[in-house]
Order: sequence, then C-alpha cells, then structure tokens
Amino acid sequence: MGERSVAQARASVMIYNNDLKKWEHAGGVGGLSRCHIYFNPANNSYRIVGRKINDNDVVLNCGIGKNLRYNKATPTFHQWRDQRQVYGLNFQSADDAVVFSEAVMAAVDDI
Ligand SMILES: CC(=O)N[C@@H](Cc1ccccc1Cl)C(=O)N1CCC[C@]12C=C[C@@H]1CC[C@@H](C(=O)N3CCC[C@@H]4C=C[C@H]5CC[C@@H](C(=O)O)N5C(=O)[C@H]43)N1C2=O
Repeated sequence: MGERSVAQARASVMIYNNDLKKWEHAGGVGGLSRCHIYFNPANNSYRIVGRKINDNDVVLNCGIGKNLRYNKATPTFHQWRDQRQVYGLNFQSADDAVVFSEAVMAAVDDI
C-alpha cells in the first residue's frame, strides 16, 4: 500500500444530504470512526479515510485537494466539501479536532 498515516482521530462521520438538506451518519449508522489522514508517497497525495470502530466499515474515503476548504463550524464539528458532497466530523474533544485540523491544513499546504 505504501500509504502511511500522518494523523488520526476518533470522530463520528457525517455526510450532508443536499437533497433532503440534512446530515446523515456516514454508512447509515451512527457511531465512532477512526479517521486517518494517509499520505501516499507514490504520488504525493493525501486522503482522509474513516473506518467504523465497531466493524471496520469504511465510511469515509476522500482525497485532499489543494483547494480544499475546511470549516471549523464549532470547536468539535469540522466540515469540508468536495465537488460531490459535504463531509462533517463530530470529534470527541476540541483537542482531537485541533490536532486533526492542523494535519489537514498541513496536507493542503504540502500539495
Ligand atoms: C458555503 C458552504 O459550503 N457552507 C457550508 C459550510 C462550509 C463553509 C466553508 C467551507 C466548507 C463548508 Cl462545508 C455550510 O454551511 N453547510 C454545508 C452543508 C450544511 C451547511 C449548510 C446549512 C446548514 C445550516 C446549519 C449548518 C450546520 O449544519 N451546522 C451548524 C454548525 C455546526 C453544526 C454541527 C453539527 C452537525 C451535526 C448534525 C447537525 C446538528 O447539530 O443536528 N449539525 C449542524 O447543524 C451543524 N449548516 C451547514 O453547515
């Protein structure tokens, strides 16, 4: 795989349903996921991958583009969008949120 995790945090992953105008739990069921930022040295790219802690289901897998706009809506809820959808992470603590967001910003700056 060659990818290596440069940051991780536990958070509840949410996807905004643009049609229904409401947030939904990624993967359909609520619960905590372990979210990693992976760096791929083969092509110098980064992506965010979230796997449910209880069953390892991959509920988040999105690339980090150089023009990613990351919004810290609250100290524990951060969100960003790509051309397809809006993602939200409900962190367990503001500290986890800070660590993760700084790693996202560092990845964006590194692309
Ligand atoms: C220009 C742009 O793209 N703007 C985006 C944001 C953005 C800006 C810049 C760059 C990227 C992005 Cl993504 C935008 O504004 N977006 C993205 C889709 C949804 C939303 C639109 C309307 C609603 C109104 C309320 C608000 C909202 O969603 N929350 C308020 C703050 C925290 C609050 C916390 C948690 C989540 C857990 C479920 C729900 C709840 O607590 O029960 N909830 C909330 O209610 C959360 N919205 C948004 O964030």
